[in-house]
Amino acid sequence: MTDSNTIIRIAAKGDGVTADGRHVAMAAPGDVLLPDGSLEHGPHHAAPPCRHFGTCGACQLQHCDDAALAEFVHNRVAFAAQSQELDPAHVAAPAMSPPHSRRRASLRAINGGGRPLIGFTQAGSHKVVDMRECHVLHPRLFELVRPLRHYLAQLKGRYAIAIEMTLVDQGIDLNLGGFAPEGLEQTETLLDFCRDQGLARLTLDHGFGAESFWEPEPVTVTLGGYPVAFPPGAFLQATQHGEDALVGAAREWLAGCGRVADLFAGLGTFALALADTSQVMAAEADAAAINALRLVANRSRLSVECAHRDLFRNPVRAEELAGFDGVVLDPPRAGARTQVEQLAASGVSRIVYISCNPSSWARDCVQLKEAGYRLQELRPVGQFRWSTHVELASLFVRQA
Ligand SMILES: C[S@@+](CC[C@H](N)C(=O)[O-])C[C@H]1O[C@@H](n2cnc3c(N)ncnc32)[C@H](O)[C@@H]1O
Repeated sequence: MTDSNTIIRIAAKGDGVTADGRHVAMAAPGDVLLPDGSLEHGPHHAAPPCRHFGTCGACQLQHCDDAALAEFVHNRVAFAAQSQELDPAHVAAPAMSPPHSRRRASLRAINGGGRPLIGFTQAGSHKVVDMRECHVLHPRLFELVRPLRHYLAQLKGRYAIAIEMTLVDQGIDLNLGGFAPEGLEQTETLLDFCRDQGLARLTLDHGFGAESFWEPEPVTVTLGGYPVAFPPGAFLQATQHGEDALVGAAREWLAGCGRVADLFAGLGTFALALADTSQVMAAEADAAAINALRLVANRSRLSVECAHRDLFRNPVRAEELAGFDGVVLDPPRAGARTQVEQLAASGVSRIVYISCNPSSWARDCVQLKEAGYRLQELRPVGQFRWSTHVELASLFVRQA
């Protein structure tokens, strides 16, 4: 029998929870809470690999071993399904992205008493953790931090720069928000920095949108084998591993569907992967993203029809879905309540719902269950290793 002081699970925000329901920071399943409040480490308590763990806001779970991490990701998704009685027929083992695989990141740089500090912020704060190592970032992104720190060392006074880094086909796409070089000298050293680092692109955003400062050749990301123009700030799945897991699920579950709708399509992560086997209708609210998808679809003569559409205000209606055999949707964190309402009322036989928020997903999917869809498959996905951010792929099948 489990002792009431034993940690039995990790809660959604990363605390360990004892068998009698107390929350304990930095505790892994199997640890035991001692009477003096300290922890006796159990078999799933790992030595955190990073010196910044505990202060850096990017990771909450480095004290958990791989088995405990996978269990956390599984439980988050399974509990969300359970909370709405979705009762999945099959739950797959979580697809966990490996260390050093994150291909996009939002960092921050500030002047820390005369020298630049660059890194993720602390949890719930604007304080910057000056990053000296990182176990989640792709090494190519991490390698840029040191030269960037060196470049920023010439700046005087207060600054707070929002740094967006994405690994694209040509190298690193960097956006600096809230920064513009002052004068010829800073501009020239910034150009030298871009050249020396072999940046794919540098955009600067001082409040009016990202402006290209350096882009020796057009920046692309390859999706489904097709290079798609990558608009500054566009969405890309956090790791290649995660993208492969999500796309693999969609391809497998929608195999044999003649006509498929890809809703919240972004640059076409799913549409382009499905286009060799299905006719695809892709809908997306971001004009730059859907235009980039349209361009590559036209150029490569793919059967992908693109619609620029706000699916919150103007969801694809049930009548419009007549003739579609399958739908994949991958909405933002808020979910897609009104769109799912229309899906529930449609006759579409297979719905693949990809989500980065198990709670909004479960809430939305109640509508599918009530309309006669069955949750056939559930695949938890841990793209944000060591964080509490969990994703999933799910397949709903209309019951006859
Ligand atoms: C999680 S991303 C998924 C993108 C794409 N499926 C992928 O995997 O790369 C969510 C997408 O929803 C889009 N989006 C957000 N609000 C929207 C809305 N109201 N209508 C349509 N698309 C929206 C975003 O621009 C973004 O491309």
